[in-house]
Amino acid sequence: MQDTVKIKSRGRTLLEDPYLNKGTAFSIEERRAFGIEGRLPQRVETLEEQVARSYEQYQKFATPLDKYVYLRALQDYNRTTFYALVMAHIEEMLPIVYTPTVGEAIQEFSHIYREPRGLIVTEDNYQRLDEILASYGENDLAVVTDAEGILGIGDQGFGGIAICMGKLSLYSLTAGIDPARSLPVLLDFGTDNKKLLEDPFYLGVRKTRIRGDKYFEIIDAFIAAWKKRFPKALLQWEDLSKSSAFEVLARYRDVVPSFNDDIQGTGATALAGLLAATEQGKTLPDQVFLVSGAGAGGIGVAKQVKNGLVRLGLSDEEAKKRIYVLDSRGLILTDREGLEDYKMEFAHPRSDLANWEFASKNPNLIETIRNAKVTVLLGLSGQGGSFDQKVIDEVMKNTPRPIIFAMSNPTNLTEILPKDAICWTDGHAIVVTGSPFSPVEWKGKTHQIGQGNNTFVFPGIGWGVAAAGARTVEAEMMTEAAFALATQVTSERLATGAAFPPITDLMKVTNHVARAVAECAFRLGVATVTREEMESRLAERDWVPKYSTYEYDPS
Ligand SMILES: NC(=O)c1ccc[n+]([C@@H]2O[C@H](COP(=O)([O-])OP(=O)(O)OC[C@H]3O[C@@H](n4cnc5c(N)ncnc54)[C@H](O)[C@@H]3O)[C@@H](O)[C@H]2O)c1
Ligand SMILES: O=C(O)C[C@H](O)C(=O)O
Ligand SMILES: [Mn+2]
Repeated sequence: MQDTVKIKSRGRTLLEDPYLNKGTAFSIEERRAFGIEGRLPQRVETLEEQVARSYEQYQKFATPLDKYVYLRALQDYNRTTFYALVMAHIEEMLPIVYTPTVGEAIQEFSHIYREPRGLIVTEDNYQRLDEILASYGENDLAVVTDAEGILGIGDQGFGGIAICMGKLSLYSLTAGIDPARSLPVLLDFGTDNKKLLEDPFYLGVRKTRIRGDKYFEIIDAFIAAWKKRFPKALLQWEDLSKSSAFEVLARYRDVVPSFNDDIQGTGATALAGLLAATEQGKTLPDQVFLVSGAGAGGIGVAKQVKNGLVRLGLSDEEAKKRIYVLDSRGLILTDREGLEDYKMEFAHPRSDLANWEFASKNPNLIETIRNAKVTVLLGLSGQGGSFDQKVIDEVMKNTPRPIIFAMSNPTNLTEILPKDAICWTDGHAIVVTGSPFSPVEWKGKTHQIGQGNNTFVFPGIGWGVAAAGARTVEAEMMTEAAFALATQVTSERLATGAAFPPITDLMKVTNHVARAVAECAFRLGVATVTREEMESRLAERDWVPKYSTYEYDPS
């Protein structure tokens, strides 16, 4: 049985509204009642039939980018069919609507551009945001980027809005966030990407980036207008550059319910995988961690690994002593001149290196692994291939079972190819990658490669926050999300080498994470709904791709 809803839209307008359009699935009665009789083929189809045809069309596109363009067009024409199609083929299509193909789409965005989507804030419109937002429907969620630190591909200007669209598609698929009530937001400050500035098709603001006071003046205005119009909505910061991500998160975290996906979501994801890889944390406190990359992702991971170790009984100081963070200049030490604030927490004093041997001022990757006896490598540097055979050989000297998380995206920036990691460790490593990889066959065994991507947590965080009506997003909710996700990796799954659940479990896992986050909001006293209300919001997805029967609302 379909639900019945009353709608006002009629005629062509109804067929052109992607949220309401049903295409060939409009019944004969609806076609008459809404003035669209004669505009559609005579045959009335079910959603399943539409999905089957769409899948046939999808398969005819040869390249991932063409498949992306097709799916985006479908999404802009009929949201229900789009989501039903992706849901039915999630393993096949996630790499298209999301990482890695979304990275290619972002780079080509001004060339593949068709339909307008989302909100674009610029220096020219930020003072009129109250008026502008008044024309938008209700929103419960925004994914916001300034597009300066997209995946590992840097400043992508206007194209960056597509990462927000990709993340929101996942929210709708796995957390049941109504696509009509979520908004991708691009803060278009211009771009310093020369290729884009010189591209005749480039659609963004064709100027170098606004920085400094003006940058914050514009974001302040956006946050004020957003909060006024949608006071309870959740805001996810995505792919800001490291030079602003930490400051932006801190500036607004108590102003609107908000979190940074790259810092916090990635941190929770990495911790979850590490817990799973160490039998739910049993041997986690024995490991020595090296994080390669000290940006939003790397520092976020270091923070969350520390929180996880503290939860398992270590003191803050003991935990930090086991974590070594490197950036492009080597191991981060407290005596480095001009050391950025966000790196300070994980800087070791030089006195920690009393018995170390290393050649130049800061130990490099191999020297750190050797001297600190590193057993876990976490790659968030965006440096493809940087975990080479020499690096892996060095880790093998410290442990028989290295844990190697090559989390950089997209695929070509992965620190190590899974097949190399398995081969160089003779099948002994637990290997995780940020982008999807096929299983690896080695000496008669199939090694599954867990996908350590924040998609395993951010939709659950969003659902949990919404279910509890949380006023703020607290750090502890991230730790809860991590522990909850880890329990979703069965021992059978871990025995195949994977420290993350299969992507096909994403729906189930997201619900589990959401529950942990919502419970935590209650415990911390930041929830604003009753427990019964929370339970009912967690019991089923608010939105699923199916059609309702329409009745005309003449009011
Ligand atoms: N798997 C996930 O869920 C996930 C989440 C967030 C980020 N990431 C990935 O992590 C990577 C970094 O993202 P970010 O947002 O932190 O970027 P970022 O620009 O903020 O940080 C990159 C860091 O890497 C350092 N770096 C550069 N060259 C290095 C080298 N040779 N050795 C060590 N460090 C080096 C830089 O100094 C910087 O500290 C990207 O590829 C991104 O896709 C993955
Ligand atoms: O977008 C992704 O696939 C994960 C992450 O947020 C990233 O920036 O790489
Ligand atoms: Mn990101």
